[in-house]
Amino acid sequence: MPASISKTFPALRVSGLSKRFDGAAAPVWSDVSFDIPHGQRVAIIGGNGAGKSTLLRCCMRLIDADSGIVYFGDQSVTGLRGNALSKARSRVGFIFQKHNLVSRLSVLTNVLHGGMAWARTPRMWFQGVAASEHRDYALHCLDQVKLGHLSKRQAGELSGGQSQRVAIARALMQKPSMIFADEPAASLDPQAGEDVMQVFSDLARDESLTLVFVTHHLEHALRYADRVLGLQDSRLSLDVPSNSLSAQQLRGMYE
Ligand SMILES: Nc1ncnc2c1ncn2[C@@H]1O[C@H](COP(=O)(O)OP(=O)(O)OP(=O)(O)O)[C@@H](O)[C@H]1O
Repeated sequence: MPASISKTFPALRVSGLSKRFDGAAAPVWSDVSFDIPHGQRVAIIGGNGAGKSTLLRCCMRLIDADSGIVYFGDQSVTGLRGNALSKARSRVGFIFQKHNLVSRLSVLTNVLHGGMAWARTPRMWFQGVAASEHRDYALHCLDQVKLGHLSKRQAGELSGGQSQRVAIARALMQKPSMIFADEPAASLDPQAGEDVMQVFSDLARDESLTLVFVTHHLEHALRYADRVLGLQDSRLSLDVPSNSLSAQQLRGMYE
């Protein structure tokens, strides 16, 4: 199992991050810095094209920033490659708008996939899927997203909201300390979106998970985050506790 992120340091530290895409006249954002303590739920907001997804992707190291450093706990993940990067990422769960479940496989098998990063051969993979302790843990993860009763269902038969919750259970198989979610509710109907965000919120509370999510839904930022980061005019223009966010600040973010 992956080592957990050191609790002496913030769960995530972003220090002086800047990013400009090739050929773009201006940077997406510059000199972005913030620390996120363990167990905090943080929403990233901003207008279209403000660079929310780019910031999350740089934190995940799916793309590289031009300058600055990203730390998971006390470890700088900037510049890591290959196995070292995979090992650092194994402590973090990623959730995207598209859940990418394998539709012809059962819900349980999809969740089991999340814990199989160590399986280097098909034989190891099959042994892992068959191991009762892994199956028990996968069922526990499904219970955490309130879908234990659907473990035998084919993934392709699920609704969008159920699929996203299975994707969260799949991420939980890694026993992550931190989850990054890029618009996890964007393609869902309002009720399914609320259910997904409630699952995240309960997990953060019950499992002390650090949660960083990008959202277009301001009500999700206010209801499910402890803190709101806002991107505007190529910089981090807002960093406030969600319960102190004023209507004026919010309006200003989208002017
Ligand atoms: N791979 C890329 N190559 C070039 N430009 C990119 C790339 N990805 C994003 N951009 C540009 O960077 C800017 C920020 O994009 P990003 O998707 O991060 O914004 P966002 O705030 O998440 O937007 P939205 O709310 O519309 O999803 C946009 O101008 C976008 O066109």
